[in-house]
Amino acid sequence: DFPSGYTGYHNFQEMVTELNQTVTDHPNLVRLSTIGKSYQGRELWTLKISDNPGVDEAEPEVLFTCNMHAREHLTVEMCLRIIKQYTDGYATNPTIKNLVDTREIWIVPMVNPDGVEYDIATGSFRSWRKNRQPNSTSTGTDPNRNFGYQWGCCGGSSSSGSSETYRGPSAFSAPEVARIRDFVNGRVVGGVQQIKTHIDFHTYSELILWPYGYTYNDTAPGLDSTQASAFSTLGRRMAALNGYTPQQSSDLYITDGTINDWLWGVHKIWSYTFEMYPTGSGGGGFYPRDTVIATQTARNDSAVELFLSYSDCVPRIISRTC
Ligand SMILES: NS(=O)(=O)N[C@@H](Cc1ccccc1)C(=O)O
Ligand SMILES: [Zn+2]
Repeated sequence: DFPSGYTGYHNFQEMVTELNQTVTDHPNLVRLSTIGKSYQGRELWTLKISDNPGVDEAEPEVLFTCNMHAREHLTVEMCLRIIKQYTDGYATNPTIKNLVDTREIWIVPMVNPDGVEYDIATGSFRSWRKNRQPNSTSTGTDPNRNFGYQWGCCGGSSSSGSSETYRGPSAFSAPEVARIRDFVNGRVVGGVQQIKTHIDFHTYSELILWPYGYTYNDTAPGLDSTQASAFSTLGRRMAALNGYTPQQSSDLYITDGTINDWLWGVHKIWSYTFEMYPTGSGGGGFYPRDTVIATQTARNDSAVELFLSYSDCVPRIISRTC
C-alpha cells in the first residue's frame, strides 16, 4: 500500500469504494460499469455522469482517462475530483448542472490498475510505469504507445520489451488498451462517434498537449490547419486557467501509438493530455506527498469546466460552426 506521507492517494480498492459511494450518494446522476478487465483481471471501472444516466441521450459525450501510467498516482485523484465536482456540485452550481444536463461524461479513473498495485505492493515505490503484461524479454507494455494509429511508425516508442516505452508486439496487444478501443468504438452510434472530446491525465511537467505526437508537423493527414488552430486555441485557453504550458505533444518529443493520436486520427475526438504537477523533480517528481492532492486537482477545475463547455463543438472557439 502507499507509504506514510502518501496515504491520501487511492489504491485500486479505495478507488472502487469511492465510485460505489458516488453511486450511493447520486443514484440519479451516475451509472457505474466496467469496460472489461486488466491483464491480471482487475475491472476497468467506468463512471457515467449525466441527467438520465440510464438513457443514451442525444448529447455530446466527453471522456476522461486517468492513471494509464502506474506511478502517476496524482492522476486518479484528478478523475475522482472531476467525479466529485460534477456530482456533489450538481445541486448547488447552475453551471455544473447545465453541463451535466447537456453532456454525457465518461470517466475511467484507473486505466492501469495492475501497474498501480505493483508500484505500491512493497510499501516502497517502484517507479513502475507500464502495465504488468509479460513480454518476450521482460514485463510491461506502455499503454501510451500501444494504440493503433501510426503504431510504431516514427521512433516514438521502443520494440524492446524491457523499455519504458515498449509498444507491445502489436497494436492493442495490451488488454487495457484494447478495452478502451472497444469502449470508444462502441460509442459510434448510427455511424457517428458520440464522444467529442477527451482528456488523458498524466504526471508530471505541468503541460497541456495535443496531437499529433507522431510528427513534428503542425498539420498532417487528418489534421488540417483549421483543426490545428482549434486544438491550440482551446489548449491555450485551458493553460491560461491552470498555469500549465500548452504545446503540440511532438514539441515535447516524438511519440507513436498514443491515445491522443488514435482518438483524433481514427475518431476525430478532440483529445488532449494534461501533464500535472510538479514541473520538475523538485516538486517530488512522480511522487509528491498527499498534501498536494487537494490544490493540484482543484487547480484544473476551471480548465475542465471550459473544456466541457466547448465539448459540443470545439471549433466554436475559433468562431467556426460544427
Ligand atoms: N506521463 S509521461 O511522463 O509518460 N509523458 C507522456 C507525455 C506524452 C503524452 C501524450 C502524448 C505525447 C507525450 C508520455 O506518454 O511519454
Ligand atoms: Zn504518463
